Amino acid sequence: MEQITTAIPAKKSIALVAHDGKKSALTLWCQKHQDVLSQHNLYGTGTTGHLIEKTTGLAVEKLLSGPMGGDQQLGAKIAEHEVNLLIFFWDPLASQPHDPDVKALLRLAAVWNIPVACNEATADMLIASELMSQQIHRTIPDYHNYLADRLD
Ligand SMILES: O=C(CO)COP(=O)(O)O
Repeated sequence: MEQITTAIPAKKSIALVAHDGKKSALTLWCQKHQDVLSQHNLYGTGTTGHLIEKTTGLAVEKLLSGPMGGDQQLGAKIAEHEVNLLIFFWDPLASQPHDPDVKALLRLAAVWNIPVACNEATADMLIASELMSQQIHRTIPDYHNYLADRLD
C-alpha cells in the first residue's frame, strides 16, 4: 500500500489504558511522570481514566470502560488521527471478556503507526525520549489512494 508522511504534534494525544491487574502499576507510573503527561492531551478508558484523575489530578478525557466499548472507542480515535500515542499496560496473566476488542485496538495502533508501549519498561523509554516534546513524523497508509484504487 502507498504510504504518506504525516506529523504527530509536539503536544500529543496520549491514550492511557490498563487491565485490572496492571492498574496500580499504571497509576504509579502516571504519578511518576505527571510533569511530562501534563503537557499533553490525555485519554483513558473509563475505569483507568477515573483512577488516573483521582491519583494525579491530571485531566483525562474518559471513554467507556474497556469491556463496554472503551477499547473500540480508542481504536476509532486512532483511525481518525485524534489519538497518536498509546500506553496500554495489558495483563498477560489474565483473560479478558473483551479480548477481541483489545486485539482490535492494538491492531489499529499498528495500522496507523502510532508509538505504543505495552509494558512499563517501554513506557519509561517513550516518556524519556526527547521526541515527546517535539513534532515527529510517521508514515501512514495513504487512505485516499487506497480508496481510489478500490473504486477504479
Ligand atoms: O479493559 C480495559 C482495556 O482493555 C480497560 O478498561 P477500564 O479502564 O474501564 O478498566
